[in-house]
Amino acid sequence: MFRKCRSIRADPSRLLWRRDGGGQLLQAECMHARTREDDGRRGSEKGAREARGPEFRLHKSKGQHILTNPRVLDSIVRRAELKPGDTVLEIGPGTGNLTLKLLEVSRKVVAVEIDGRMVDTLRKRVADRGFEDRLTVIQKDALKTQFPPFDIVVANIPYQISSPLVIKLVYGKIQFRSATLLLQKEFARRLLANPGDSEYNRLAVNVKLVADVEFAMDVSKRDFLPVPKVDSSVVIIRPKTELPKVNLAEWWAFTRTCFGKKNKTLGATFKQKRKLMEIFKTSTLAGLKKDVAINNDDGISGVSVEDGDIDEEGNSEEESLSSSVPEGEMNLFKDKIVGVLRAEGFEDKRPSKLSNDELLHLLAVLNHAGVYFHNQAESQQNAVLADV
Ligand SMILES: C[S@@+](CC[C@H](N)C(=O)[O-])C[C@H]1O[C@@H](n2cnc3c(N)ncnc32)[C@H](O)[C@@H]1O
Repeated sequence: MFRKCRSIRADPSRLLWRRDGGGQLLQAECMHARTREDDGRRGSEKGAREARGPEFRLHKSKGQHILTNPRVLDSIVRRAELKPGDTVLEIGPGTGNLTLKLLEVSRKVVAVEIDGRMVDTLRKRVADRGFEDRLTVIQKDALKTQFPPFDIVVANIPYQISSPLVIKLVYGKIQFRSATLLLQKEFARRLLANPGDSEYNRLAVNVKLVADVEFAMDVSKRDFLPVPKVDSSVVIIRPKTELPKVNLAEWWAFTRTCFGKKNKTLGATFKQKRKLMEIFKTSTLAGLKKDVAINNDDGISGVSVEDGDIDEEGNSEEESLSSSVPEGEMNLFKDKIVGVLRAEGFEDKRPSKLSNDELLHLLAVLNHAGVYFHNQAESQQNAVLADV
């Protein structure tokens, strides 16, 4: 039985899948630095340490679960359909189990890893195989790094950054063929969900607008060291070659409004006083600017609207807005939105049951009626990422 602990001491050179003669897993040997073999060598601990290389703790907080089953690693690489000339982006290479397989079949790997101890081990293992000229390591937080150009992504990513990372990839400026990602199973199910499924949410809606997602395979938690609490799945995300003609900033803000409470009907959502105030403000600003351009080249820098912004007097936007908008005007605005919802048959619909084509149609008719969602007065920096 494995001991439960927040982090484990592990010898990176041993983080490989091994079975004994009877087919039993020898993971315990890898999970704890002190093994029976090591105990025998206790008299010359220093020598033993040198022989087995550096040891370090694997931190669950950094999602450090090393994929150790070579059959699974091979399957992931096979499903990614790499070409010999490809530059592969790998997020979170860890000790390099997947990196080495990727280097065998591609031109170059760009590996983004936050943990310097992992980077040292990775570099050493890659150099031992003579691949060092084809590896570029970026030792940074993948969410705060501008990726260099790449053809394809293959990665066992840290699960805690799944949402922002997937959005960063599919709404980013770099064009790529596909991203083969090992994800927490529940997260993968959400990406794969369709309208009407219980897992269908705003993330799936936003990803599906710009990419197709395919299920590749499930991976057991026993294929990792240390063994995580959750199972995993591999999905392949392929950016669409033709994007719908919609302002991404506007779309992003619109889906945030619709999916604020995904099981509410759209009629109920759009009648909330607070929401109406926000939309009144963004529509008024858009009306003044009259320049909501249809533009899909914005990458991810399209939106930044957060709740609870405070003005210089310390009042919330809602308070200052509500005191400045006559009630009659607000009621007319509400009637306009409800009129559009009713005329188009959306009033009693729930957003989680609508296809992206239906949502795009609703956004188009609302925009046509002068109802806008993106707050054009706000900073446009890193807007999409700030919101996931
Ligand atoms: C699930 S492990 C995968 C290790 C390796 N790819 C494998 O399959 O065995 C995730 C790796 O991502 C790294 N990591 C965690 N947060 C990160 C971040 N924000 N940016 C880059 N790497 C990160 C961890 O240090 C860890 O090495």
